Amino acid sequence: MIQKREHWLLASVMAGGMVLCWLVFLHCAPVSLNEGPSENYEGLTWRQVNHQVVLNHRLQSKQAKLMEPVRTDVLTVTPWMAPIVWEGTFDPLVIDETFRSHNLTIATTVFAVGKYTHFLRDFLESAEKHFMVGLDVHYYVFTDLPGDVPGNITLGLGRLLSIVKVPKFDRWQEISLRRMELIQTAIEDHIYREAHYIFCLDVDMRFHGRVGSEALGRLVAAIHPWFYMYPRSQYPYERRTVSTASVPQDQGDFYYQANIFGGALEDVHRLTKTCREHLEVDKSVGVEAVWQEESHLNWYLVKNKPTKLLSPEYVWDDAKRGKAEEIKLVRFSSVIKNKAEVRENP
Ligand SMILES: CC(=O)N[C@H]1[C@@H](OP(=O)(O)OP(=O)(O)OC[C@H]2O[C@@H](n3ccc(=O)[nH]c3=O)[C@H](O)[C@@H]2O)O[C@H](CO)[C@H](O)[C@@H]1O
Ligand SMILES: [Mn+2]
Repeated sequence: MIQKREHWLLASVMAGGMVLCWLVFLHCAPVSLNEGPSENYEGLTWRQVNHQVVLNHRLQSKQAKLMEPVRTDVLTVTPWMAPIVWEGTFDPLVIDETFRSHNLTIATTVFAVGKYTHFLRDFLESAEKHFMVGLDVHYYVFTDLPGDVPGNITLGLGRLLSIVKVPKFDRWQEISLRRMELIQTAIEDHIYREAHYIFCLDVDMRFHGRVGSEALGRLVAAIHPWFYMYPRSQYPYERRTVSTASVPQDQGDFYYQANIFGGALEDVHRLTKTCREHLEVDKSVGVEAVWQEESHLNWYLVKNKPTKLLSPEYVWDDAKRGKAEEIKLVRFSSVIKNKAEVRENP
């Protein structure tokens, strides 16, 4: 009888211990959405995302017809089989349903240094209407003037805003290009724990239409609205071979604008780290690439092909007048700014 009780006690203690260990494990382990192993960078464990499409509900989605392409006027897939996202190429209901169940957090970096804090209100208010609606978004506002970040913007459920204090550099070029370094460091310091994906955006922009889960992918870049009709020899890549961003005339696929890029934390970390290193090498020999970090971004994407491309709908420019038949919907666009007024130097 006594023996039986001891066995029972021992079994209970062991079971309790196992439950405790399991709870501790659940608490400490990063949220893993993928069945595959998570990779590490100097001790950082990236949150993995499973891209398998599983629909939980019966959706009344339109049937895709193999012999009826949705867009015949534009390229919708690259030669390396990455989709190019255009209006009409995705069903918002299906794609939202696919991503919703993963409880994703999208880190969103936006720099507002000096007078660029003026752009924050419109940027944030329009983002709340159109950017990753239904997903958790964590904005990181990098600024030298925390007091100028508008405090009374209502954020939706699951949406957060943190301020990251950064120094102000003398020249606008330096402010712009140093973003690579500051984003890299912020990912290593804390963002890697706090999100599954990251998007890095310019602040002198406004959302006008949906930018949602259709834009998520491992490495995502947007095609510049001013150059997509030109041959690559005319893209404004850095051409001087003295720069690490140099791209020869006969290389390159698309010219991407640096106003929006993103992807999985791990991939964007590698991108920002490489660009930062190259920017430093250039600086040590007294060279600044023609379009600063955008030139380095383009060099990187010539070598490391993006897994998803956003059409110019995702990075339009208010200064671009005239009808572009292929643009059915402007989603995100640069506002017209008085450069002399907002920038530190000409
Ligand atoms: C049309 C055009 O010329 N576009 C180029 C110009 O973009 P932009 O005219 O879009 O550059 P920008 O003045 O918006 O600067 C880029 C971003 O850096 C931040 N910022 C910049 C300056 C400042 O004082 N405070 C601040 O916060 C802010 O988030 C801003 O959105 O320069 C970029 C890189 O340098 C790219 O080469 C662009 O292709
Ligand atoms: Mn800009």
